[in-house]
Amino acid sequence: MNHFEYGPEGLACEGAPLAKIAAEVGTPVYVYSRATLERHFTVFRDALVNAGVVDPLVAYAVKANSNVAVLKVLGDLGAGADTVSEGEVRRALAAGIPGGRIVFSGVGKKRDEIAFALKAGVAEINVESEPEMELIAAVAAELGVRAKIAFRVNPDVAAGGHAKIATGKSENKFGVSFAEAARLYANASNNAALEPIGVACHIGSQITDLEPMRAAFTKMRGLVEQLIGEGLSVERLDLGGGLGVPYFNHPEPPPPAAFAAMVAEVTKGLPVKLAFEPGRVIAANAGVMVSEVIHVHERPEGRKFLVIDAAMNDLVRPAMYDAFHDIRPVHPKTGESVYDVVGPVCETGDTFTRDRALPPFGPGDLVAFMSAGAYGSAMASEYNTRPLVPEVLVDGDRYAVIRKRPTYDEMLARDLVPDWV
Ligand SMILES: Cc1ncc(COP(=O)(O)O)c(C=O)c1O
Ligand SMILES: N[C@@H](CCCC[NH3+])C(=O)O
Repeated sequence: MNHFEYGPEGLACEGAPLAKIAAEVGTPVYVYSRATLERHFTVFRDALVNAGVVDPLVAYAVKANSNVAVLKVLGDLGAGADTVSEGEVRRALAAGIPGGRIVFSGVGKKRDEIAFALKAGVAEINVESEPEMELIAAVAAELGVRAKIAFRVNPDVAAGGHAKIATGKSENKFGVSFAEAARLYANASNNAALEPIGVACHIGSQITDLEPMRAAFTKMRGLVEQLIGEGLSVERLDLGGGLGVPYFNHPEPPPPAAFAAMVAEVTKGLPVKLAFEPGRVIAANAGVMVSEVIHVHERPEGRKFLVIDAAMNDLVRPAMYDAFHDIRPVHPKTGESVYDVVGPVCETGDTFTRDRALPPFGPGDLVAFMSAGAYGSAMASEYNTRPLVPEVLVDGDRYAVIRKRPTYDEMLARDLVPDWV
């Protein structure tokens, strides 16, 4: 079921025409489908359960789309939250996700962030290095608590896909080395301030081939067996996120059912609970970014620039990873023209696509960037003093602004000019 379809008023999100939202809220604007978010979460969890995974913790990766309303939609379905900063832990808590379903990952958690997470009673802090383990132990000892930790292990497996979002090779900063994981786990077990409950891995994002995941998970299984064999207590294996989504020009990713079947096969008989940290697969295709055409600038040399009111600060994925987003007219059109689609920011990299055949557009036309619900708004900035892009959540034919566009007064009020300037 696709919740972004053309109706009598053009492309709509569920029952809400995008043109209507754009007229009311202005552009650029992100629009999310609640039904799609719910369906993606349910399909992912049910695939695991149907494959035989008992009571998985599906901790949605907050970084993909961290709006509190989005988190509440998922949390109300039983989602946990995978977080990487105190800010994300706070967002998850604000959405009503209990600490016991929150996983706290990240290579550089600071003392205060660790203390906050411990006080919030997070389910596990994923330890990414030995110095971090020591810091967590010190903070926990000061607070007089035992920190539940899991070791994020770097399995040294190449995930494939874009180098900037691969995390599972030993040259990447993430996780403790596979070779030192058992020693660290044993050390932590002897530390009164630490309670190691498991191990975790996450080898990258937008993964479209199950084999690297199978290789990494198989190594993790071996590690769990080794730890148990050494008499250590292991309750949980966290297999991370990373499952890819269709971006139209990208290899088709395996469906959640195939992923779940592989997981069930690799972990069969292992006496631990499983956790997952999916982000993109839940949020990407639940959202679009709508923008308005400002100009069509045609050079005598032949290039045609479609200048739109969204820029790299609103959706950075094309500039950062050469990512492809399907661009659709909000009102269907016939014919074709070849464009470079660019934003107003003063960077050559502010180019969404080059030489793309699209319907012929003119000023005032609306375009929708598809598959923009993950790592879209969450990565937006105010570069060039452009107001942070607003977000709208649709539910049937009702919708609500779930993040306002800041006013210029609000933006400028954050700058402070000392009286000695
Ligand atoms: C530790 C961790 N977990 C989960 C995710 C979510 O990944 P994805 O959105 O690809 O599912 C990420 C991002 O890659 C991550 O770094
Ligand atoms: N931001 C990346 C994904 C990074 C995942 C975070 N570890 C993207 O848009 O594809």
